[in-house]
Amino acid sequence: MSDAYLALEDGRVVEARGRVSGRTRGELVFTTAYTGYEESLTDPSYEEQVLTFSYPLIGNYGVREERFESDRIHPRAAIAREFTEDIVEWLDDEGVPAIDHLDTRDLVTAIREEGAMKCGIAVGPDVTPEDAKAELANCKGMSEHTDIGAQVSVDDPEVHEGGSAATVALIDCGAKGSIVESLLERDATVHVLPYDATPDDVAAVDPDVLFISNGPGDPENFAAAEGLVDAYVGDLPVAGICLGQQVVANALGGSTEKMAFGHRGVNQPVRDLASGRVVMTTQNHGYTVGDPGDQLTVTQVNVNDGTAEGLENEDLGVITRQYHPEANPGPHDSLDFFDDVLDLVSTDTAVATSD
Ligand SMILES: NC(=O)CC[C@H](N)C(=O)O
Repeated sequence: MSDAYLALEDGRVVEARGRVSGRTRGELVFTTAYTGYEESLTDPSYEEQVLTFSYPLIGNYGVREERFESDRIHPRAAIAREFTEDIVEWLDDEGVPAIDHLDTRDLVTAIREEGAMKCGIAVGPDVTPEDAKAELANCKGMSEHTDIGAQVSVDDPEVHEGGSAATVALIDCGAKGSIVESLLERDATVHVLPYDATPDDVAAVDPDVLFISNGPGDPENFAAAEGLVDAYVGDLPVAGICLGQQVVANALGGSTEKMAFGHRGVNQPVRDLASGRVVMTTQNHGYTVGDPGDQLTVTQVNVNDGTAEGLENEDLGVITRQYHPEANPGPHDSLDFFDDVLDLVSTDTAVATSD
């Protein structure tokens, strides 16, 4: 008898070694990142997912709070071929079930072939395969988490005083901390507003830029953020990262769709169509902008599958990225996105109100 079971939507039940006890469920996804487990586990975009690391040894350089992207672990459970004691201690402190000593190559192959799937996990001395199956039976699909923003957003506005380069209204759909840091480093002041902020809430902070953050789940479930883009596009520059790009596209006549297994890792190649330059990027997404609509132009594409990685409308001052230009933990190739966003403020291309 094993002390850990993973029940998959394809009907299989996989035995594993239990590292942190508990029972849970979520969408089973994998990341190919070989570093950055502290950043991945604290990335709010993993809310309601079960994260499998394809790299076999996770935890080998410890756990440091200064690397965290938020104040807690977001995946509902963690899976690796082998977790170190350091990371097990952290997962245990936060009550996040964890399993190892299973064939993660096989799991990743199944997800690649069959797509991201629901799963159930049961870990502990007395668990049975039926316990994992019972969790699976209660697992919702990602798009069924219709108010997932509430699980990850700030409840009330917060301000991070930086310099006077720009005042940014960052709509927190589950923002990574390093997005705020990247803006502060460039002398901006950042107002972090709840995911369901109204146009009046945005007006109250008198921003120079409307910035929609990354976040978990189906972008179609972020109607309030979409409404903000609709309300302010043309009056303010608009920027977005990951879920932010998807929300901007949905607001401006485009559409999003679910990918088979998504992009999660730190070496996703992206080509800038104007310069031809390819950069390596950090990614974590399971949806993509299938149709950018009439108002947005695709400026960057994923080299592996051609999906939209950057969108723009120069006249309206809109610029977005599907990947994570804040580059935590990954390559720093794309940090200039934040300069480009702040340049929209100084050139003021979009601002119709000429104050
Ligand atoms: N990192 C993100 O913002 C992810 C966006 C969205 N939840 C997706 O999976 O595509």
